[in-house]
Amino acid sequence: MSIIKLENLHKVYGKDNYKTVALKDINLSIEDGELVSIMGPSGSGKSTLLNIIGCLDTQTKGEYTLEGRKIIGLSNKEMSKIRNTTLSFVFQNFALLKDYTVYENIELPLLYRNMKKSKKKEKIYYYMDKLGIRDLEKKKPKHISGGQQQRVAIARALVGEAKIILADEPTGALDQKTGKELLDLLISLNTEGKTIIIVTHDVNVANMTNRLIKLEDGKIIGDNKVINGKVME
Ligand SMILES: Nc1ncnc2c1ncn2[C@@H]1O[C@H](COP(=O)(O)OP(=O)(O)OP(=O)(O)O)[C@@H](O)[C@H]1O
Repeated sequence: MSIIKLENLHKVYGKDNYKTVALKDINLSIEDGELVSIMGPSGSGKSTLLNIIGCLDTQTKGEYTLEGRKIIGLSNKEMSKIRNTTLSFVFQNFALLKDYTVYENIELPLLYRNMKKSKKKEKIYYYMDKLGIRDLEKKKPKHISGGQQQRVAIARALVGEAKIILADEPTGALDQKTGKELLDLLISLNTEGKTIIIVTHDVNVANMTNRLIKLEDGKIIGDNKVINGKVME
């Protein structure tokens, strides 16, 4: 069974003279454990697609099925529950809570989980170590650099260990070394079984995934396997 299935999906913003058709007749199935990249020119619909997959927005027409469950007509509460349990977001505009320490920010997705404090701590330190931010744990966001803030946001996204990780230009604002480390981390999480979808402008990032979906003008114009860094046309 596909973990994500989109059928004849359309997304229209606005109406009448102000209408923008952002997605047209999207048909896409993603299997559990895939590592997928999405590329396309600016305005082609990548973020719209990721937002719908991430239950941050809903389609205008067509069907979205996530883990066998149809995502339409759900209440805000149900949508937010799905977002908190099934999906992790690594997005560029990473809002950290300014009055919370780095540790507390990363802890947020775990607050309402039924998990022992010691187990939470172990997970938080694990991702802090992976992202090289352990020594910042007691600092507030305004006392660390932009790149460090982004790494805190990434740790916060990953600590919930959701099944599906959605990343929108995850390496865009990072220096090359940190960007590479983040990609390696995403790939290792994929090896552990997570389904990962990365929107990127960077062909080198796409080449590290297993499947490349190309969007243009709201439509899928390519869907190819990537093997050993090569797109199979
Ligand atoms: N909230 C919105 N209201 C109206 N139109 C929107 C909205 N969000 C996106 N659009 C339009 O929908 C189309 C697809 O936008 P989207 O942001 O999904 O593209 P994208 O491929 O992610 O672009 P980029 O690479 O520049 O981020 C564009 O024409 C955009 O102007």
